[in-house]
Amino acid sequence: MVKVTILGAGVTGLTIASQLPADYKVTIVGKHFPDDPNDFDYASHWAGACWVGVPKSSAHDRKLQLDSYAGLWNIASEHDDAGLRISEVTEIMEFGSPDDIWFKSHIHGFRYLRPEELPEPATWGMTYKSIIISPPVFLKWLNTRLDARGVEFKRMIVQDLNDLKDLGHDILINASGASSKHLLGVADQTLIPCRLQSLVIQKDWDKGFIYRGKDGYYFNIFGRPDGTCYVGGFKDFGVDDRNVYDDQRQTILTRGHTVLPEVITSDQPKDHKILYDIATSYWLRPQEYGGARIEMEVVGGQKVIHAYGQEAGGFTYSFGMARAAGQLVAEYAPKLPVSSHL
Ligand SMILES: Cc1cc2nc3c(=O)[nH]c(=O)nc-3n(C[C@H](O)[C@H](O)[C@H](O)COP(=O)(O)OP(=O)(O)OC[C@H]3O[C@@H](n4cnc5c(N)ncnc54)[C@H](O)[C@@H]3O)c2cc1C
Repeated sequence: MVKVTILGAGVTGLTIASQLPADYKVTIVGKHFPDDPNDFDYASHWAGACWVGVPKSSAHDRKLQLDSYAGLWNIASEHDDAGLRISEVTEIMEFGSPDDIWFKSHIHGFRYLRPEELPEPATWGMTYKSIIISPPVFLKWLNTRLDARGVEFKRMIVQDLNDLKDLGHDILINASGASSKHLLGVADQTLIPCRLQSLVIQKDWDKGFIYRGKDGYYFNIFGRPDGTCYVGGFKDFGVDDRNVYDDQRQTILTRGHTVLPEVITSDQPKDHKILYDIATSYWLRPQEYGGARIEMEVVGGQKVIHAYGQEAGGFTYSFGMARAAGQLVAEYAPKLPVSSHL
């Protein structure tokens, strides 16, 4: 039997497990699992989350994003309990070019906004159907289904990919997210953090909205299927500061109340039921260093498939990375000794 170990039980590791053949022996190893209390080192718990296409992506990253869009879309269409919902998302822009939107003919319900739909001083905008996710619900849903399929979950903290050798797998998949920066055997110094300060409020709303202004003016809100809204406003590349700043919280609400007053009806924190208020980071590999890393490497004698560094985030790339990892496993499995297939 082909044995695969996946290091990481975030959205990357869980979706990869979902794409491996049912007759493989799959073990997911990690420090954090979906049922655990929230921890800042488990990025998947904190995500918005929405599929948001990245305008200037390489052909490689475009495919990963589109495969993920299709995977998330299918689950949202077929499973009411998965924590996903197909939603209308609107993006308003004060910079950039509509010509950079390579995904416009690949996703559902896309159109550019008409000039009369744009608030001042926006120069262009677009609306399309995307998938908005309640991460805690989706992660648990994946966990339960994998468990039912016989995937084994093993809690373990590793310092080095070599620590996993004794598990006796044929292939190891590294889906350790931010840890790939320091984990021995990977130590990818091209990874950079993206700090996000955001709030989650109790509010039923079924759309998504992003405003990208000049000089770093940013606001986003995703109405999640669990009756909460993720509200963000600070996105700092290269920064990993986990302090929550009162002035940033206030700015997020002021921006929201300015650009979307029908939803953010007040700029005062006391007028919202704030469930949590955080600043945390996820780590990505910039496009100039190759973008999302999905490739095979032999590390200390182990056949390792790396799967990390997704730019817009692990949900936007989830099933794309998972499919690509599954294809690498399928390419490699026939080369394994005959005994691996018994
Ligand atoms: C506030 C916020 C909002 C976001 N919004 C979005 C969004 O709207 N859309 C989107 O696509 N993305 C979004 N993201 C990004 C997204 O959350 C991450 O890209 C994604 O969750 C990364 O998933 P992952 O599975 O690769 O890593 P993680 O979720 O961090 O999981 C890593 C796994 O590896 C395990 N692990 C790591 N190191 C070790 C070790 N040494 N030993 C044992 N186990 C280890 C961990 O325990 C965990 O199980 C957002 C992120 C944040 C912080």
